[in-house]
Amino acid sequence: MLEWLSTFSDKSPVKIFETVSKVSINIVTRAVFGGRCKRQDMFLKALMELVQLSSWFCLSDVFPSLSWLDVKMRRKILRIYRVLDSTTEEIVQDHLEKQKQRENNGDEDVEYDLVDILIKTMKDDNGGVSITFDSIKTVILDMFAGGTDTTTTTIEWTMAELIKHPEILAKVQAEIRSAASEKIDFNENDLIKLRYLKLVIKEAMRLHPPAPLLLPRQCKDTCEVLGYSIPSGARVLINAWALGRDPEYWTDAEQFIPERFEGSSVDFKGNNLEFVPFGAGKRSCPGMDFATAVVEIVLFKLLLHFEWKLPDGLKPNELDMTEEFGASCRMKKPLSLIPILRVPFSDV
Ligand code: HEM
Repeated sequence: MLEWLSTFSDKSPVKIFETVSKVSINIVTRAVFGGRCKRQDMFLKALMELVQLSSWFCLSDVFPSLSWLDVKMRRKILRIYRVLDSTTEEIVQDHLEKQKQRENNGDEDVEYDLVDILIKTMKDDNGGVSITFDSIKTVILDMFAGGTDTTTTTIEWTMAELIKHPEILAKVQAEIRSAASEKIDFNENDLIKLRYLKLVIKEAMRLHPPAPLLLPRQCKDTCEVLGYSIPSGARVLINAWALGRDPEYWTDAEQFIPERFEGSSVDFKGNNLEFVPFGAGKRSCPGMDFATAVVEIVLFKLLLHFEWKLPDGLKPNELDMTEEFGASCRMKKPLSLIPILRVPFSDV
């Protein structure tokens, strides 16, 4: 990560989404398939296109008779699907070959990535739990589609809210710098000490859940909710964005106040249904712990080493916080900030 941070040149604006995205992708790439794959650029490009398309409004969902209007889009999706299918196939095949080589050479002292573990589960008899070659390919896609844009969006919104609230920025930076000065080689096990940073991230996720409508559900049986009849088979969307801003549950709902979570048991683990940035129930986000660690580590580094200023003499209250409409809720105008190095990398 230091290599990445040292690419920031002092006083030149940094596009936060673009730069953080590279780190998120890097982290997920290493965890899922151990670093690089063949045709990685092609794989990532197709994946980003797919994430963008998830915000596409599908006309035929609402007016089935107009499905012919979606033909061009369907062709595009098919093209992306083919690229993703063949690249994930290669990833799994490569892992199978490497495992075979290791077995032949008797190598045991190796670091396993997620694909290795899934292949092992596929080969082993797991008491009825069956994983197929295709499901491993799908998990790879799920991890990338679910794990990169969301973490990056959370970091971008948190930085935006901090820039908008200089007193909160100062408080969180004081906590981070004090924790870092107490321990040489601060690592992810020390993140537990950053209590105020955790409140700041929670508050940013309350106002800006990266997946504002979660993932669609389908109603299994006809049921009644608040007097409305929901027919079996209906697609149901949960508006996590609106729940997080509902004045019935939140005092000063539109304000950014991390202290509201101080001493409160309200959390995003899926038990408090007014606060569900990771969803709830059995299909809630399986990457929650991984995601919070990534968000905390990246913010820790950005806030420890640098002061951040808005470019072109823009004042904090002039920052444009408009949201992009879509399945993922990014900043409409990407956040651009000027880094000023304060704590040299060699000091930590
Ligand atoms: C701040 C970051 C993240 C946020 C806000 C987030 C949010 C979500 C949400 C809202 C869902 C749908 C849950 C529902 O509808 O109840 C979801 C699903 C999912 N997420 Fe995350 N996510 C994040 C990071 C990650 C990471 C890092 C990974 C993995 C590397 C990941 C993997 C997944 C997967 C695989 C699903 C689909 C689960 C299923 O279909 O059962 N997510 N996430």
